[in-house]
Amino acid sequence: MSSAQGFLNDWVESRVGLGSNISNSRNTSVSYNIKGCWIPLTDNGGRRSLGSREEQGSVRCRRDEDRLGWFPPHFDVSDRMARLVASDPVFRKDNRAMLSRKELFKNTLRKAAHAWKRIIELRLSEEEASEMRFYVDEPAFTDLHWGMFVPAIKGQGTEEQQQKWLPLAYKMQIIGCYAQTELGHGSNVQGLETTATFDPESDEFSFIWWPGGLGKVSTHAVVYARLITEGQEHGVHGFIVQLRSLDDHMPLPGITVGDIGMKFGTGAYNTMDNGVLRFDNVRIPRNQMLMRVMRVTREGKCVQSNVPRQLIYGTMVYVRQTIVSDASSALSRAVCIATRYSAVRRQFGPQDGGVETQVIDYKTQQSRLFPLLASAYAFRFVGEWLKWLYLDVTQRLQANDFSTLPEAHACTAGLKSLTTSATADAIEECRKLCGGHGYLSSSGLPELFAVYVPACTYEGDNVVLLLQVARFLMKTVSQLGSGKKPVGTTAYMARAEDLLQSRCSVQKAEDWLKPSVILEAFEARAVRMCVACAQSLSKFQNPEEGFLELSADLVEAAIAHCQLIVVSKFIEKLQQDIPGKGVKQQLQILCYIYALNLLHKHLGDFLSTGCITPKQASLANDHLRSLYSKVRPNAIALVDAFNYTDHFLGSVLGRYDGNVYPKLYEEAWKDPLNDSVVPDGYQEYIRPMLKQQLRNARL
Ligand SMILES: CCCCC/C=C\C/C=C\C/C=C\CCC(=O)SCCNC(=O)CCNC(=O)[C@H](O)C(C)(C)COP(=O)(O)OP(=O)(O)OC[C@H]1O[C@@H](n2cnc3c(N)ncnc32)[C@H](O)[C@@H]1OP(=O)(O)O
Ligand SMILES: Cc1cc2nc3c(=O)[nH]c(=O)nc-3n(C[C@H](O)[C@H](O)[C@H](O)COP(=O)(O)OP(=O)(O)OC[C@H]3O[C@@H](n4cnc5c(N)ncnc54)[C@H](O)[C@@H]3O)c2cc1C
Repeated sequence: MSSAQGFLNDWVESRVGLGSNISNSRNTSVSYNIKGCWIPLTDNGGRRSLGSREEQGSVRCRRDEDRLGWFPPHFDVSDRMARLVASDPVFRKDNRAMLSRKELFKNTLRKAAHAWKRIIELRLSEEEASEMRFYVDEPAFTDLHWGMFVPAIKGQGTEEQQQKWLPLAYKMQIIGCYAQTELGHGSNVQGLETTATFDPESDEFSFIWWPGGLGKVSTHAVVYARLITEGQEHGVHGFIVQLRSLDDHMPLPGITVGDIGMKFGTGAYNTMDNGVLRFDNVRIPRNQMLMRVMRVTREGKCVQSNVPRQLIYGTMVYVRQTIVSDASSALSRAVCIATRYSAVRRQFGPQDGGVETQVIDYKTQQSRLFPLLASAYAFRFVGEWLKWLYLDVTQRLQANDFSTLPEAHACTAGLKSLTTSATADAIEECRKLCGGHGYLSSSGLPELFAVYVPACTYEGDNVVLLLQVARFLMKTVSQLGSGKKPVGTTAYMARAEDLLQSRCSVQKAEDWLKPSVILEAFEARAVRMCVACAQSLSKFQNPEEGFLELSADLVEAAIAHCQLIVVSKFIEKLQQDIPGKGVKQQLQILCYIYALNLLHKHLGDFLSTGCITPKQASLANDHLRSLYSKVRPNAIALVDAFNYTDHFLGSVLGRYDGNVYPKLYEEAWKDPLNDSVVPDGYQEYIRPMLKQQLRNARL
């Protein structure tokens, strides 16, 4: 689709509307009461100094054969949109850290409005528009509108509801958010206190708290509340609620709404108006309950449809899946900065006074940096696979096949948890890898960390999500004896008996180069940890008590299972055809680094479960060291392959041309403190102090 009109129409076509009352004050009456990635390998092994512009041409050779063929159309779109954003002054972001909250927020509104104008003017497709928002690189209400409000209506609304609401949302004639979390309940969705009822009676208050886009912008929200009809509870459901007037943006009667205040970091996520919301006797039409899962009749009777009620959580499954791909983007960005800077930075070196050593050549730097580079690629591949899994489960749901839903939930929950935790840690590690300059705002890393780190919490606290995976795994193990064959990502558990006995065959370091050997070690570790948990659980009379008592071990078992998924998807990817001379070999090296570094970090698991011996662990470590030497020559090319513009990276240390020091100096002078040579406050505070000391000295 290339025309804006066509694009909007296409969305509408490709998809897919009696009084009720909402309140989260419980003293209400009536109805619903709502309470392309490419790797140009370099001959000189990426040892360019990153110091001269002349080198750009040679490194950035964009030959078709050098490009990885994972999703070529995406690469072109992504490249075009990155450059479009980078060249537009409205999307400037280098001044963010200096802006007050109000200025920051208004600037975000300006950017969002400008982006929408450009999307219409340039008749961008859905994919192009989404890429454009990605490269604008600023959390905004639009993330929630497109990322959660629209998917919630698509996933949980009936055909009729979709026809009514989606055209308005697609044209941004209404702006929506996803209002689920309360002040007192986030993880525990079943425990929400907001109710939607025909006949409410209690008088406690609860507030919705956190939703992005809610505080100042959204006109509508999908609000999650416990449905009560005829005095009976029917679980949590989504309700479309208008919050603000479409004429003057004032909150509608019964609605109190505002921003929840500054968050972590100075610029960072403070571009987003996370909000607080209180309902008091708010009435909404009955047909604004999203009714794909359950319908409420005019008489207030509930009619269950044939889809499982877990579909109410479907928006979270969708977003968790996108968060995994986003983890790869955030991680590759940090790694790109740290790798380029590590090639520029020199410390110590020859005693004879020759040039100092590039810090990237230190083995310690490599052993910290290259596993992160490998993880960026690993998360990209597993993100692609997860996208496929999500599409697959969506198609099955349409055909009333709900069999893969539990696995989709476990995979999205587990991989969201694994990849966001690893990425948040990795961004901080990249900051340290850049030494003191990494702590400067102009390195781009502090803001990246502050914006990224809530991903470990939103869309499900990472530990709570791993416990969900553990439940799924314990269920799978308990069914092994019943003849029910595990499928998908748990298929390896069908070989549990063998895996519990197996002995790793590695005798020399190179034996670790066999994918089957690596896979078996990871499978054996995961199965042994799961079975051990299941055995411990079986000793408890009350399984829920046992689950609570053993939860730390269960989380470890879930991590082992999720790491196995990432390793196996990386290995699977390498079985495909990968164009570009030498590209596959480089990816193979990264794959081994990813797996063997995990093995090294979680050695306790592998040794205590007897999957490998101490000797084999030591051979793996020897091998890992040799792999770092193989990555080193292409490290710069491997990060250039992410194809990030300097605008998007937003980092003086990660500049493409490597011109770091002059630019750091230039940036320093831009700080408002340097506007005057003598600072404000000198007369009031510094001078009197100095004079005082002078007087004292004279005395
Ligand atoms: C296009 C670009 C888009 C970009 C993305 C856009 C935005 C993203 C960017 C930024 C994000 C910003 C903000 C984030 C927004 C939010 O944070 S929204 C709020 C999200 N809320 C949560 O994350 C709440 C977390 N809690 C839960 O998910 C669940 O309550 C729980 C922790 C999973 C607990 O579930 P449980 O207590 O088991 O619940 P329940 O008893 O209801 O479950 C019964 C069975 O259902 C299974 N299940 C649970 N969840 C799901 C699911 N999602 N899908 C399928 N199945 C699910 C559960 O395992 C139980 O199964 P059994 O077989 O019966 O055991
Ligand atoms: C930046 C940001 C944006 C957000 N955007 C939105 C939004 O748009 N819409 C929305 O509805 N919500 C939003 N949220 C809310 C978010 O989804 C919740 O904060 C999240 O689901 C975590 O829930 P919680 O805050 O209740 O954490 P809690 O559950 O209170 O977690 C606190 C601690 O308790 C632990 N814990 C909790 N339960 C268990 C358990 N059963 N077993 C073991 N440990 C446990 C956790 O591991 C954690 O360490 C946002 C949050 C943030 C930070």
